[in-house]
Formats: sequence, C-alpha cells, structure tokens
Amino acid sequence: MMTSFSWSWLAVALLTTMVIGLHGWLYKRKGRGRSASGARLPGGSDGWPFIGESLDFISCSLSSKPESFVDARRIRYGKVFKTHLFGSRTILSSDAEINRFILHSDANTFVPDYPKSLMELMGKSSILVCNGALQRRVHGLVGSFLKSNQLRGQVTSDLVRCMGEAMKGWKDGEVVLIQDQAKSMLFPILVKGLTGLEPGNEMQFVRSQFQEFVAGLISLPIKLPGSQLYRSLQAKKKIATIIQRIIQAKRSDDKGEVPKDAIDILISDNNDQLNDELISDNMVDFMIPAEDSVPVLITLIIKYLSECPLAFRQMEEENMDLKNRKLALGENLDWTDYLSLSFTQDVISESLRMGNIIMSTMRKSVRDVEIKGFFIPKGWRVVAYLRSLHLDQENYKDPYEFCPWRWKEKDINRSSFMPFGGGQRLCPGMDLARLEAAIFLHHLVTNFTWVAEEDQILNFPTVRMKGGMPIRVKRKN
Ligand code: HEM
Repeated sequence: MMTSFSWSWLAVALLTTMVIGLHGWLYKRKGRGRSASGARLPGGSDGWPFIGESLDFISCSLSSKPESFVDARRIRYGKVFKTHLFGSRTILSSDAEINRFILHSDANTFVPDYPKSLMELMGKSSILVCNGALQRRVHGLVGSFLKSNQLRGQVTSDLVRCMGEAMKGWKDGEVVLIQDQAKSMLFPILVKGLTGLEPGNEMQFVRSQFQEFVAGLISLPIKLPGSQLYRSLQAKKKIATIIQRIIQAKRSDDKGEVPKDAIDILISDNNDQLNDELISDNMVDFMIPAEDSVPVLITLIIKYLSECPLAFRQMEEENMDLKNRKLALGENLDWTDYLSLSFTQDVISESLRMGNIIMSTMRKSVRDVEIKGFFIPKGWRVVAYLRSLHLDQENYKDPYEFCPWRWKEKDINRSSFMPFGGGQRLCPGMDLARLEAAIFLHHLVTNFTWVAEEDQILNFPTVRMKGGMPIRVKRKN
C-alpha cells in the first residue's frame, strides 16, 4: 500500500508534469525523423498530449521495478528509444556504448539538464550545472582534495571515533536504524572536510537548514513565499552565509598553511571566477552526497548482506582477520587497511550495481548528434539510464541476484558499470564513498551481529529504505 508520503510525491509529480508538459506540448514540434546523413531518430512514442509518457514513468518508478518502464519499450524499440517525459522530448538509452558516449562528451555536445526546481536551487555556478573551464577547474581542485591522503586520513579517524561513540550506546536486543545512524555520522564528517566547520551547534543548524534545502530539489517550480522551493532557497542562503563567514575568516587569516579543507583549496587558487559566493554555493551542493548517497549505499549493503548469509560470513571473516592481525601488531587501522579488504569492496560494488542510488544522468543536446546510426536532434533531453545497464542480463548473469563473487573476474572500470557516472563529470567522491562504506561495515561486523527487521527499498523520488533499515543488534563477545 502506498503511504501518504508517496501520494504527496505523486501529486507533486503529476502537477509538475501537467504544468511543464503543457508548455512542452504547445512548443512547436521541431523533431525531425532523420539527420542529413540518414541516421534515424530512435523508435518510440510521444504518449498522450501534454503529459507524454510521464504517468507510466512515475507509476513504474513507484513500483519495486522502476526499470519496467524501460524494459517494456526495449522489447518494442530496442535499448535506445524516444519518449516524452515531464514536458521534454527525450531520448532514453540503456545501451552501454551510447551511455558512455553521452557521459564522455563535453559541453559542445551535451550539457546537464535537471528538473527546473533543481536547476533553480543549484544556481548557475554550481558544479552540477556549470560547464567548460569552470566545471573542470572546480572538479579538478575539489576532486584531488577528496582523493588526498590527508582527507582520507581525517575522514577515517573521525568516522572510527563517531562509530565507537555511537556503538557504545547500543544495547543488546535494541533496534538500530542504519539509515539514520549513517546519515547523522557522515554529514558532519564531510562538512568538516569541505569547510573546516567542527561538530557542534552551528553544524546542527547547517544540517537542519540543509534538510530544508534538499526537500525542494524535487518540488514544484514555484518560487512564491510559503512554497517548498522558496523555503529551500532561503535555507540555502542561511547555510551560504555561514560558509561565507568561514571563507572571509580564512582569507584574512592566511598564514600559508597546508590546506585543511576544500575551501582552503579553492581560495588558494588564483582564479577570479572562484569568488566567495561561488565557493559557498558549491559547498552546499557538495553536501548532497553526504546527506544522501553514501548513507543510502551503506543502508542498502546492510539490507543485501542480511539477505545473503554466505556473503555476510565471508565479509565478517575478512574483517575479523584484519582486526586480529592489527591487534596482534598493536596497530590501529589506517585508510589503506580498509581499502585492502577485497571481498568487502566486491560487496560494495555489487550493492552499487543492484541499488542504483543514482538511476540516471540527464543531459540536453546542444547540437544535432549522431551515434551508432541514431539521430539525436539539438535541444532534446538525453537520459543515460544506468539502472538498466546494471540489471541487464546481457551484462550480468542473474542480474537480480546479489552475488559479490561475480566481481572476482569483472573489472569495475567497464562501461556496463557506471554507478558513479563517467567522463569529465565522473563522481569526484567515489573513492571516499567506498572508503566510508568500508569503515562503517568493518566496525559493524567486527563488533555486532544482527537480525534485520522487515523493510522495503523505495526508488522514487530518490532511493532509500522505507523504514530506515531497522536491525536488532547483539554485541559480540
Ligand atoms: C554512493 C555514493 C555516491 C554515488 C552513487 C554518486 C554518484 C554520482 C554520479 C552518478 C555522478 C555523475 C552525475 C552526472 O554525470 O550528471 C556524480 C557526480 C558528482 N558527485 Fe557523486 N556519488 C556518490 C558520492 C559522492 C561523494 C561522497 C561526493 C563528495 C563529497 C560526491 C560529489 C559529487 C559531485 C560534486 C559530482 C558532480 C561532478 C561534476 O559534475 O563535475 N559524490 N556522483
């Protein structure tokens, strides 16, 4: 049965569809069937007037198999088809080669294209939206910092401490909500890595405002006082004010020290475009994965492991071995130890494949494009649908089976595995995400056993566990 939460989302989605769809449908049809050289527009349907195929898309998204929208069309038209979603003429691809082409193309071919409310909240200078030299610069600078030994060391010691403190309070037989635990631990750790802000009242204020901010990411594109979008913009402003104060303090206190956080890296770059406003806005956008993607990854791993005792035991054994080896040497684990756990990394890869935290990436074509005999006209939305890539039996045997052992022979850098996207927008936080998940798992499986309570994965509007993944824990002797 659908919850009232789902119904309210459905209402927002339907209204948005009607409003934007009407606009899109009234827009003069410019689609051409073929390019000058004979490449053809993919087969597919425009659906109903105004709403296109949005209703079917939403109803599939609300089910446990969101990919059924794509599967049904794949039988009729193949892995690439045209459709009409949320007011946009759209080409949707679940073909590995075409998705790779889309993600690896630069801004002369495709630019990011998100729902209106999201574009509005991100702002023009957000790394998620901007293009060209500015995107490459911010991506390069923050990406190298996120991969630095210094940040990985800091995140490791912060997360180990947080886990220790939280686990101390867990009593035998108590039900723990993994999703909430992971969120409340990881948010302050990443925000500290980005801005230098330490845990405390101000951090809590930032987190509460941030929750208001993300509530507007998928909302009606109406910016009137009282609307969710308005409240979210106000919340972003409040966080940006705090971050700008931190930036100003850092600028006036410049002692030429080694950069400690992402702000230090950005302000030390001699680029006029990287002004205080741009930096603070981007820091807020970088917080999204901290509050959402990594905690959800951890939660899904616990769900899959709870349903696969064999994988759980092998992972537990690998982690206990490492813990005992380090104990015997009288050493603490450092970040390289966590990443050396190969089966644990295979469990993470398999959970990324099955969980599809980011189901698709969206772009808009800025010129007519031809690929593999298909024609993508200028101005169309292009969706690289990653979920179908990962659940395609041509790419993975028994794709709906949780099987971490498959990664023994498979390369994670293959084009049919893109949980972190690809090309110049390849997720700059992917190594950090794997590290955080490995640390969380290590401390959980080496200190506790658990029995998972009933819960369910929801996929719309974002992937998460309906009940927060409750587990009944028991401390190991
Ligand atoms: C399980 C965790 C994560 C998943 C599944 C994930 C997934 C993705 C994907 C698919 C993209 C590409 C989007 C596109 O091409 O449009 C992306 C981009 C990005 N991710 Fe992640 N991500 C995760 C964690 C993180 C973390 C921990 C950070 C950093 C703090 C981060 C920061 C970013 C940023 C800034 C971008 C935009 C890059 C650009 O456009 O240049 N992500 N992520």
